[in-house]
Amino acid sequence: MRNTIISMYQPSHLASLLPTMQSSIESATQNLNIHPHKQGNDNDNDNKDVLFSNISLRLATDIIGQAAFGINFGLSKPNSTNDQPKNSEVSDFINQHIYSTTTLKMDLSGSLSIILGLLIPFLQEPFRQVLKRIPGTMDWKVERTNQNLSSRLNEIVMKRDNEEKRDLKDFLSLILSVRDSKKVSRNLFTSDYISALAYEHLLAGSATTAFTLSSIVYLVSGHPEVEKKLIQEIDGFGLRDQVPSAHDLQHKFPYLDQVIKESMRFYTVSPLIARETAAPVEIGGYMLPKGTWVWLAPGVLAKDPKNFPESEKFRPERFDQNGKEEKNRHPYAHIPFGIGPRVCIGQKFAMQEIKLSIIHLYRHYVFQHSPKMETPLELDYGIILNYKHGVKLRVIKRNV
Ligand code: HEM
Repeated sequence: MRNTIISMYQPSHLASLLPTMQSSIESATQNLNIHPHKQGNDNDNDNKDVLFSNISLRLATDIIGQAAFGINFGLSKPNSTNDQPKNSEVSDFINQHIYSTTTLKMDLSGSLSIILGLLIPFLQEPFRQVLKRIPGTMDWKVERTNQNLSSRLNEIVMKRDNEEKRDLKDFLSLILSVRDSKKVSRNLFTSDYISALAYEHLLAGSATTAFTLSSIVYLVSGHPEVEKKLIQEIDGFGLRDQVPSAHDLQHKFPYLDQVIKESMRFYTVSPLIARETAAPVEIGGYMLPKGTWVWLAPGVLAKDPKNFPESEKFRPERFDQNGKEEKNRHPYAHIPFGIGPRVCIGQKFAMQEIKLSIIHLYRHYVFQHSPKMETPLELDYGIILNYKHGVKLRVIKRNV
């Protein structure tokens, strides 16, 4: 199964996604447009502040929507909050998804059953069953959202399943076709299972990438020396309308690479990675029997001063390939995409999307922290890291 999915993330397929990604990025960027005559006038500051984390979530959802479902949700269209996609089942579904990712934030700290489960684990499930029936509780909201999401998703899957001819460019069509080709058992690939896989893909690919994109812009805007170097590299690449190829993205932006790595180290979006031992194994002097759950914490590794001196400082140069720090570092010290046979499938996809977005953004704008934003930045620690109040930025159009 993993092999089937991996084929979607091979370099040739990724390169073919470039125009789609670029067009969503250009569309999302229009949401940043400010009137040039308003620059520099403090009375107009409100007009220049944007909730960047929402723009990036919409963008990442649109992009993965096209790769996972072959559907353009249209969330990145300028003022898309008032301009919903035509297909109502899709718009319902995606509104639920945005709601669950921003409002519910995958943060279940408000859920009584979760809090109770931490204190008295065996009472968690019975309490959840009761609380999910009481309107207004977090458990009720989560249950309702999950039900809505899965029924919307089932509709999308069923509709695609009934299509006679499927374009094999997206994930959903690909797995439906693998199932139809009888390479895998129909009993295994039930509609529910396919819906769950497609949703996992959407979730894995949107919130993570959006968070990372927002943290890069947030961190760069707080470090003018980094911003200057980054813009120099981006401007040095070529004309503003020259879209870099997949090859350019991989090889011609070494400083951007460092900025992305350092941002992902600074705010590691997937703080925990789980594994189950397949055989008895000794780790760090502890003998673990078969079937033991082992939790890896890439976010903790990323702050280890042995591998990252002055780890509390944002310093992209620490990832300079020719630098001493990079050469001396343990090869597994920085693993934001995980490691081994279950490493993130979408790593190259995400990197292509992030690089393309950053290049486009800094060709046209620079950013400052909005005074309305809290300092230091407050985070929610859930399955993935999220911003408590979003990333609010002031947008300044570049005069180039
Ligand atoms: C900055 C963006 C991203 C980060 C930081 C990230 C991080 C991760 C991490 C840490 C894992 C667990 C790896 C392990 O267990 O060793 C993972 C798994 C996964 N990711 Fe990503 N991811 C990102 C973007 C994406 C994108 C764009 C997609 C889809 C296009 C995606 C799809 C997946 C899938 C399907 C898995 C499960 C793989 C498996 O269990 O075999 N991710 N990701």
